[in-house]
Amino acid sequence: MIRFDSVTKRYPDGTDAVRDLTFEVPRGGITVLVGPSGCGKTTTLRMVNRMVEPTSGTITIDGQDIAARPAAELRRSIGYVIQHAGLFPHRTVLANVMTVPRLLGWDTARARTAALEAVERVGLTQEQARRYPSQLSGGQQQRVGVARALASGPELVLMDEPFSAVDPLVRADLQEEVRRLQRDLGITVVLVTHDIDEALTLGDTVAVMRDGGIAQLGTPTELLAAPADDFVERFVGSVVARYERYRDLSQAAEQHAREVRGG
Ligand SMILES: Nc1ncnc2c1ncn2[C@@H]1O[C@H](COP(=O)(O)OP(=O)(O)OP(=O)(O)O)[C@@H](O)[C@H]1O
Repeated sequence: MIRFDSVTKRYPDGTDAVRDLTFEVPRGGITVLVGPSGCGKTTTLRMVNRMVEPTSGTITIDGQDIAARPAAELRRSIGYVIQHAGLFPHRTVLANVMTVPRLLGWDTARARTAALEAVERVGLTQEQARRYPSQLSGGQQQRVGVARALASGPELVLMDEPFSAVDPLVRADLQEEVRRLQRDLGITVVLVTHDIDEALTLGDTVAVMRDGGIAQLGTPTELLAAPADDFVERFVGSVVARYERYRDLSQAAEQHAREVRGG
């Protein structure tokens, strides 16, 4: 669905954030970009909705070069969820969720109906939809962020560290919710995290990034059972350590897959 072809991003100060990146994000499912701080995850994600413009190379969505589409129109067609939700504090939850439908020119009644549906879809009530963001918990605010990204029915949703700011229990709930929404709606999700555990739990496809490139792209089972090099092996190591009792990496990977499927 999304294809990066030799994409490079050099920021004006000379930082090479992404170097000659070529890879594909398949349609449907969750693709996770994971890697240490500064490896270029956010830059890669933000190039998909043209919040960041590549220095060279091409990005296509369903075969169409995104550079040929007006940036604002492209951005409205793609859901976007960020850490701390990024909600407008002086607007109610419902007004926040109505933002993109309104930008798309939907009339108030249609935008409102879509927003209420999205609010309910992420497990919030109509009463909560009338509140202001500060009157909700951090986890609930993140749910609003997800509802806002979904309200206009995009096929593609980008998520940048969406659960980093919430505690582990809430985080597990939100992960499950995103997994369920992805399946129910059949959308494509591209999610950035620095947490390898989250990547291996949520990702159908996981791209481990290093220095602006991809060290390995594969399923969680492939990464655990056959890390491409020492860097990937160290990175997935903390997860592998939990499966020490298994005789070899492929057994550990199978057990991990069973737990993820079961959970
Ligand atoms: N606007 C900018 N101007 C200059 N350099 C930037 C800019 N944004 C990011 N960078 C640099 O580009 C590199 C990649 O940054 P990016 O935010 O894409 O990485 P990341 O993997 O998402 O990191 P983190 O997990 O810390 O958010 C880093 O060295 C960063 O300092």
